[in-house]
Amino acid sequence: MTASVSGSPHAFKPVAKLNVVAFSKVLDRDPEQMNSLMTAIQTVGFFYLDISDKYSESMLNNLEECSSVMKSWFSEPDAVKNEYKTVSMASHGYKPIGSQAGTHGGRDGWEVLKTGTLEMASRWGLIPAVENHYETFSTFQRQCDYVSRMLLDRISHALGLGAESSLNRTHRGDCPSKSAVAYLHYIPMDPTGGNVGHNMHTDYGTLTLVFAPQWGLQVLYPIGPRGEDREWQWVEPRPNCAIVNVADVLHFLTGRRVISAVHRVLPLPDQHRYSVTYFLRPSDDTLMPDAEGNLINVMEWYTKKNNNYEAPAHTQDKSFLIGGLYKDGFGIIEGKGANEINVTNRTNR
Ligand SMILES: O=C(O)CCC(=O)C(=O)O
Ligand SMILES: [Fe+2]
Repeated sequence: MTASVSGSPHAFKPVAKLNVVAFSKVLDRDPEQMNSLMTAIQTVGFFYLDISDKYSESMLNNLEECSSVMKSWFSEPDAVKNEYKTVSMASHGYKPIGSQAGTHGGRDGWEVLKTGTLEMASRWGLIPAVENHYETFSTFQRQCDYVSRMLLDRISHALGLGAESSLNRTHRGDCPSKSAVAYLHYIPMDPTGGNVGHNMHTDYGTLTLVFAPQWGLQVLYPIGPRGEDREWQWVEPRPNCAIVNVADVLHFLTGRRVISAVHRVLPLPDQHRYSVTYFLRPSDDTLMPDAEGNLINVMEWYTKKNNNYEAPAHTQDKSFLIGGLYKDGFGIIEGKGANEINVTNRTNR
């Protein structure tokens, strides 16, 4: 099976140049591929993971089936979806459109259903659509967990973090974590600007796998002779690849040796957009040094970030929104205008 991509490439410029890393070779610790992976996470924080090998085929097939089940679930009435509504701190349940700030000063234009990895394994609190296809959904989630854990192990090894300091130790499989699959749906561009896109952010966990067959995702890409400036660039959808990005906890746990990449999603003018992500996150009891160097529990970090996501755009602490990672320098907070979309008659909410 070939995972398809769609959308006109001509409307989306500039396109981010991202390294392509073959998963099958990372498994074997191939030096060239590991070099490409490590360069990517130390400079941009984003890369493509090529999963076109025959062992990953079943994962792509499961992805296709889960995506199609979720696409029809998103067309259910709000009352049905809201039965599974959770507060955003939960790594499980439904978040309706508009509960966070959007990209253009109003509220967001996306909804999501999350299935926590622990909840999926325990068959707890699943929506009927997932229950009815449990084998496929749970296998897909385990496959995502496998891929992201293998990446973490190889990164840990490449950074020289062995034995006691191995990153595997803070990502135990035998205790709770906020690891989850997220099934996302973006409404088309709202011309009034009321509900637009997925605001700029860094992910708060460890590593994220993104399966996005349509355009819309943008990364704040380093430019200039020494990468000292940043601009919004489009992440091109590529068949049989996952997009991988580094998140905050990996940045902090590695002593800031890898970049937690700022990204956002702009809606398509006239199409619904669907994507699937896997968030690998540390065990809930993990301690790490935060942006100020204070040792905090990862749950405190999640709470602080979430409160910011949900606040009205004008009251958000933007440096914190993007992980507290880029306090000064960069001048990136609004980013340079890479293909901004036009919003007219924006309503303030
Ligand atoms: O939908 C996408 O392409 C990315 C979503 C994302 O960045 C997130 O959920 O954290
Ligand atoms: Fe994200």
